[in-house]
Amino acid sequence: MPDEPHRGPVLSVAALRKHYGDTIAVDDISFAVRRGEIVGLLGPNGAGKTTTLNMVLGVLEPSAGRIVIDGLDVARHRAEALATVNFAAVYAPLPGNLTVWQNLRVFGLIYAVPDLRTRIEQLLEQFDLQTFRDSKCGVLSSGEQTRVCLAKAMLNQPRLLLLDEPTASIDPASARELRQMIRAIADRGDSGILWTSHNMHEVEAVCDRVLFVSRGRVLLEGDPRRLPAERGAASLEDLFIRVAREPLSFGAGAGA
Ligand SMILES: Nc1ncnc2c1ncn2[C@@H]1O[C@H](COP(=O)(O)OP(=O)(O)OP(=O)(O)O)[C@@H](O)[C@H]1O
Repeated sequence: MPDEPHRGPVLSVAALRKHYGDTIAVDDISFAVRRGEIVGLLGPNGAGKTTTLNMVLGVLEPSAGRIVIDGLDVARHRAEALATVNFAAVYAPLPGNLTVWQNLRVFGLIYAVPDLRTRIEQLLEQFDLQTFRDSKCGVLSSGEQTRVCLAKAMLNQPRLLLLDEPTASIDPASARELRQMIRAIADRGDSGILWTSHNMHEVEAVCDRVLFVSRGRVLLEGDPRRLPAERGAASLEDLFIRVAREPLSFGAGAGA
């Protein structure tokens, strides 16, 4: 592992493929996520977004292609590369019978976080969770649980943060607050964020760049605030629907 901090992209994915038998879930995807950047991975159900995230997380083995996290090739430096990544998703809640403090402690031990007690206190404050420290996660509201998941995802100060629909099932006020917290994490400039969402208003508000994926391929890439006009669409949502309905008319993929 290099001593000097790596200055290139936090994530670089090249010619990534995944097939399940005859089903091609991810078909030659290439993209990058830079420091300080929030990249939206958009696409209809079944487009290959979760499969892509799972390969970056090391949960799924790619059929082909290369994943480099913070300068480290995941195929050759798996443990070091994955130590700089973290993840939050609504479908991966924390154990409900453990308190907020216990959950953060268990995950902190798994990530071998130095001075764990201090780090947990910082995160409880950052995510406004002090009052819930001794509450069991299972009794918390969806918004509170999402904040705990995010605190857990920040334990190891990841260079790459993967968020799979982080604001799904939470109210608009909590979602806005959460987006501001995530934006602030990116704005510090040390880490990059890959974000999946089906909420195009949210994507416009928070993402610096989006990748439209359909049938396992990247069909469009650009600034979510400029792309609709560039492509003659009334809004990002309108563009999303067009790409999902007519993927062939959007041609070949866009690289990193
Ligand atoms: N374990 C598996 N075995 C076979 N096919 C799979 C498996 N996992 C995913 N697929 C298929 O791969 C394709 C991509 O699925 P994936 O879950 O990555 O899509 P997604 O873009 O995350 O969709 P959603 O928005 O619905 O979560 C789909 O056609 C899906 O049915």
